Amino acid sequence: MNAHSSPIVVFDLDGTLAETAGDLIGTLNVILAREGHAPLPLEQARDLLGAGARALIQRGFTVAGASLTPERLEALFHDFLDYYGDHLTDDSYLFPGVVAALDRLEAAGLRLAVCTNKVESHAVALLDALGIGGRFRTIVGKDTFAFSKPDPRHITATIERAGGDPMRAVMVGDSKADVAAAKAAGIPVVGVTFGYTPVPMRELAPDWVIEHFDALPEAVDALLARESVKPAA
Ligand SMILES: O=C(O)COP(=O)(O)O
Ligand SMILES: [Mg+2]
Repeated sequence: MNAHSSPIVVFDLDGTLAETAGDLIGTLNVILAREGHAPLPLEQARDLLGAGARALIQRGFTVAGASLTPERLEALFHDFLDYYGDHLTDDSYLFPGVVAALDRLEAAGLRLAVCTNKVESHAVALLDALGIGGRFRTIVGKDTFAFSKPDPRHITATIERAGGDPMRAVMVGDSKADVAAAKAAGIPVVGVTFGYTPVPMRELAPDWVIEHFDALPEAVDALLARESVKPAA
């Protein structure tokens, strides 16, 4: 353990810090329409989120009953990024209590970082537009490294880049990829109930469940206290 590194909270973005389904599914529906398919209703499609845009397109076309060659998927992925990049905040906003919770965590001396399966440039632009980009030591996207959630290295590399202490770290996420990556990294995970998951968050068995950001500082405190009594690995 590096004595100079700090305790850190790593956040997922889509479905955790921000409600972004309107713009992501809106973009998916533009792509589906261009290809001659009917739009998917938002409530049905929001649970397709969590593994990034390429996976969203693949899943969306599967739900629409259409198949895609790898080449077509790649072309549509680029179309998706182009369109979405111009519509990051048409219909996206922070979940209630995010800013107050970040204030409290920062005041308690914690570093903050983002580890998302969005592409990094979109994650940075979105968080800046929502007014919280400057809060994070680092914002890591799906394309930042050669691996991404559910690979645990996506989280551990985020912590390293942020100068955080992996022995005093907590992940906060909304999907199976977040819970699986954190567990595989040996990092305690807080699951939020207001994001995107086809399986209820409690069934994914995170270390702590919150229904509102007001409950996050207490969850982080409790999980970091548990970590400090663990024998060193
Ligand atoms: O939008 C997605 O599919 C993934 O993004 P997230 O990792 O921030 O949830
Ligand atoms: Mg998410």
